[in-house]
Amino acid sequence: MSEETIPIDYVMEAASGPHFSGLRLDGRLSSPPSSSTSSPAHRYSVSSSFAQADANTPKQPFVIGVSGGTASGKTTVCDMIIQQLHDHRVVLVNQDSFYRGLTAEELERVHEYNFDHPDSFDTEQLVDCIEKLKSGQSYPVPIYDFKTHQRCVDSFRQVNASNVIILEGILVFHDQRVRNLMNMKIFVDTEPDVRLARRIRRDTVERGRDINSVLEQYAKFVKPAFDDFVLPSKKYADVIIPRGGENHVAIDLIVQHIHTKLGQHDLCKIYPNVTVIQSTFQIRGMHTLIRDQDISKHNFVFYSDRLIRLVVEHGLGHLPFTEKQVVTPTASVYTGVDFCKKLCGVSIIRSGESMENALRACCKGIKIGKILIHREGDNGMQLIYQKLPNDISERHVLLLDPVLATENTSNEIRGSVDCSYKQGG
Ligand SMILES: Nc1ncnc2c1ncn2[C@@H]1O[C@H](COP(=O)(O)OP(=O)(O)O)[C@@H](O)[C@H]1O
Ligand SMILES: Nc1ccn([C@@H]2O[C@H](COP(=O)(O)O)[C@@H](O)[C@H]2O)c(=O)n1
Repeated sequence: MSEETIPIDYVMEAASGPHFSGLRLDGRLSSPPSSSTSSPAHRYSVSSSFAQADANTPKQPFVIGVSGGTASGKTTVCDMIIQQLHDHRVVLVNQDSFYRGLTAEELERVHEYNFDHPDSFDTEQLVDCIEKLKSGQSYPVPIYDFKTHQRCVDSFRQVNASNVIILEGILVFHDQRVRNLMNMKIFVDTEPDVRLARRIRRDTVERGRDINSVLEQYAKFVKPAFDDFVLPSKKYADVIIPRGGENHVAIDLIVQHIHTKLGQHDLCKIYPNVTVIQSTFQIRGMHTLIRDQDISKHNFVFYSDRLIRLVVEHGLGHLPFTEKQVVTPTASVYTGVDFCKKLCGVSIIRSGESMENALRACCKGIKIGKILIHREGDNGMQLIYQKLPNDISERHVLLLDPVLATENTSNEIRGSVDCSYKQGG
């Protein structure tokens, strides 16, 4: 398929998923959907399911369950884990979102309703949600309102597939079907009196309750249900965190374990020539901007250019150097270094071609030493070196794979790569 016939939604969709394609052992790139399916509605569903079925998506996300009594600090712990996993795509799903909305009759007698009993949740729907996310599909998670005890009827939170799914809630270990979907189970263990104090403050400030109703509900439902359902499920936990969010040591250890499980380090072991540029929120922010369909052309070019420059600078740091002496304006001798090989940049637009064919097409006549492929992946920005046959050993080629939105912007991107090209020699 030629570049021109690739539907733009395919380009955007394929580009916004996790990218491991540079690492596939079979060396094939998936083909975009046929242009014969290009009526808007059809195109969307084809490209969407294509992205889901993309073999580049890691096989299974890592699912973490976080349970514990009310106000134990579950959400706080999840937020801390998410912060520390900044170089991975993480989504948080709250069991609270799956509370059943109350009927008019139940609403009238809300003080008699037990929100801490397992039956108050729609567990079928929760299982469906996690199964879909695990299989790489996005899911419309309901939005629950603790003040009205209802779900929003006309809106939901669209949660996308990610590398890490964190499921948090008082009873996420209660049902075996939910437990079976988890790779790691964490129980946040905080003293009951501390939890009650926090709950009183939170429910009066954030959930529109008065102190009497909080205390009454706690004694009538929350505490008995904690003893009957929450505490007994603690035995399923792999890790118990005493003191919740205060326990930085436990959270550091958990994050380290998740990193290992996600295989970032294995990746570098399998491909010794892979260099990962540490992702930062600034880098993710720029990738988010250039993927936004509403971004202006000017900003698209501006931010893509900044990302490309980061890769170029990083790539330059990998070039071999030799010692070089220069004379300064004050006539002293400064011993520094000089590049002894050169770097050039080639931008590759996603096409149906294999990376190797695309490379050959782009590098006609250039002698190539190493290839650096830039992709914004789950582990940050990856520079992937691949050795080419021995007869080509002069230059280093930098393949840049930004999201190229339109014919026009791709030309401008090529322009900006050319700048880097000059910069690199
Ligand atoms: N270590 C802590 N010290 C003080 N307040 C905390 C701490 N952890 C959580 N909180 C507060 O307690 C309340 C409940 O915490 P949260 O993390 O939402 O618990 P959960 O998700 O288990 O209900 C929130 O208002 C939060 O700000
Ligand atoms: N309408 C509702 C729904 C739930 N609750 C209480 O929320 C608690 C669970 O949320 P945490 O953030 O504390 O884990 C649970 O103990 C329910 O009693 C409510 O009060 N009203």
